[in-house]
Amino acid sequence: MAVVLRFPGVARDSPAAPSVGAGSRLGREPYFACAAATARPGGRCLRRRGLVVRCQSGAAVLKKGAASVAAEKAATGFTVVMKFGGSSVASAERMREVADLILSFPEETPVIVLSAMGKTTNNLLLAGEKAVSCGASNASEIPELAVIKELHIRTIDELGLDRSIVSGLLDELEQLLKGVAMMKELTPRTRDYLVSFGECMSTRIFAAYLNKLGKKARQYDAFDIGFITTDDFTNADILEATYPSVAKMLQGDWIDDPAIPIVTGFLGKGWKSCAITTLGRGGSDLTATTIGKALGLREIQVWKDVDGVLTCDPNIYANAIPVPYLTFEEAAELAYFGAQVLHPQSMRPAREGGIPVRVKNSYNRRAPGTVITKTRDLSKSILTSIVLKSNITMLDIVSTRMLGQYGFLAKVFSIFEDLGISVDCVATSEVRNVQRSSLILEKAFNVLRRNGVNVQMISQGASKVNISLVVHDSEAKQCVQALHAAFFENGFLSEAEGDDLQQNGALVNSNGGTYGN
Ligand SMILES: Nc1ncnc2c1ncn2[C@@H]1O[C@H](COP(=O)(O)OP(=O)(O)O)[C@@H](O)[C@H]1O
Ligand SMILES: N[C@@H](CC(=O)OP(=O)(O)O)C(=O)O
Repeated sequence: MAVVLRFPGVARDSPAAPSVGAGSRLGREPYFACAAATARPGGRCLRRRGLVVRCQSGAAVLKKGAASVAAEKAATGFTVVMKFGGSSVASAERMREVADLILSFPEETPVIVLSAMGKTTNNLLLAGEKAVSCGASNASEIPELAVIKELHIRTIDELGLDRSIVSGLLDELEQLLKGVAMMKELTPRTRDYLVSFGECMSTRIFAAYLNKLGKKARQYDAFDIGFITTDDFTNADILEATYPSVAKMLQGDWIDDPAIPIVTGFLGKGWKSCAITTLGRGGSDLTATTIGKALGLREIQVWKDVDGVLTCDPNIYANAIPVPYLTFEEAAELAYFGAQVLHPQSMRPAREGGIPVRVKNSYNRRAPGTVITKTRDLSKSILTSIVLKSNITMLDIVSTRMLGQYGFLAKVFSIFEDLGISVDCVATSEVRNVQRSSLILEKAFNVLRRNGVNVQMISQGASKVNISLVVHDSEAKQCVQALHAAFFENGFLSEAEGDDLQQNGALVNSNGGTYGN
């Protein structure tokens, strides 16, 4: 239903906030387009250590961002955080590979953050859904439970570890599914408890494996070391108190008994409920950047199964290529508008801490990846990436009595607020006012016209770093492919750069992307 073009430039302060910028459309009526995106828990207190630990506040840590690796090691023990996503730890073979990768950086003292193995989170969610209606006596037979058990036990066996590492958790998981089956309901709180088993198991297995290799490691459940969140189950926000708590716990243990921390991604603990919460799908990226900020580390590494952030989703178009540099704002915008590669909130702690994020490929270590920093040289940058966001609902609101009136938008938005609907982009118009002065828009519309695509709505973000085009679902992929080919594969960017330098300095500082559905 929509396609959006994104241009680099000055990003807005709060990338996660809905973008509400005036736009224009063909036609006289005012209109608006709304994109509606659509315990071991309880009761456990944070672990306390009898030791006197040195607590380094976030602010103090930030000041030493420029310190050398050696100085950082001396001060905090840790130098980098390395996060490995589900695809990176999907099997015993992958865990061996990741262990080898970590050991190949002997100069680093990393904090490791892991996601659940492979598709375990999806399988846990499916198992939970099935448990609701399968009947208590059938809960043990849910196929996804069998898949989860088989994967974790096989991994343990192949790594030569003891099955007792996860057997207790697997029993607990089965009991939980029986409970869900008995209750015939799966609340958001229970759902978070349910999916937490994935990260709890992967980290225990990996820590045991590193120890077996002779690299001393210690497993941590994030909800036990100070990841304090709101009680918004399934999509909790990390609270400020997290930073000093996590720093205190990890540094205290390190000083007491140095061991590489292996921390569960994705999980936290609700500050009121004391129950396990999750940070939204893909939330392990946020766990990693939070730890990076808490400890004032030199770098946050996010290891994935792609060569960095790419010019578009490789599942949509295989010709996608890595984007070498991004700013925090650009990365956050791309994530917010649908690029699945990074969690939308994950750039915030890194930006606040001024800590570079490096997106790397654990399957292809040599690839340089994408480095995300506060600023970058935008003088040669025109278009950065194309993003497709699905499940957008476009709402046309037409009023014959809007001209010269006030308060109309306020009323409209109060309804969205009441309904809890997030608005992705807005275009309003009282009169015809289509501005297509930019080179990129001209090119984009030519491409779309050649492909017979009718744009339903266009909205340029107030930040000027993106333009959103709304197109029909059926045309979205084709749009991304055609735009990618036109902008990234036919020398357009270098031609445009030359033209722009002569004609339109402002445009040189624009990069772009598209999303649509
Ligand atoms: N612009 C993009 N750049 C890179 N990957 C993308 C992009 N858009 C979507 N993806 C998808 O994101 C996946 C990586 O994200 P994710 O699955 O969350 O990784 P991980 O589980 O390793 O953290 C890639 O395999 C790719 O299919
Ligand atoms: N396992 C969680 C959290 C996560 O971050 O996973 P990944 O890093 O594999 O995207 C999920 O699937 O959402």
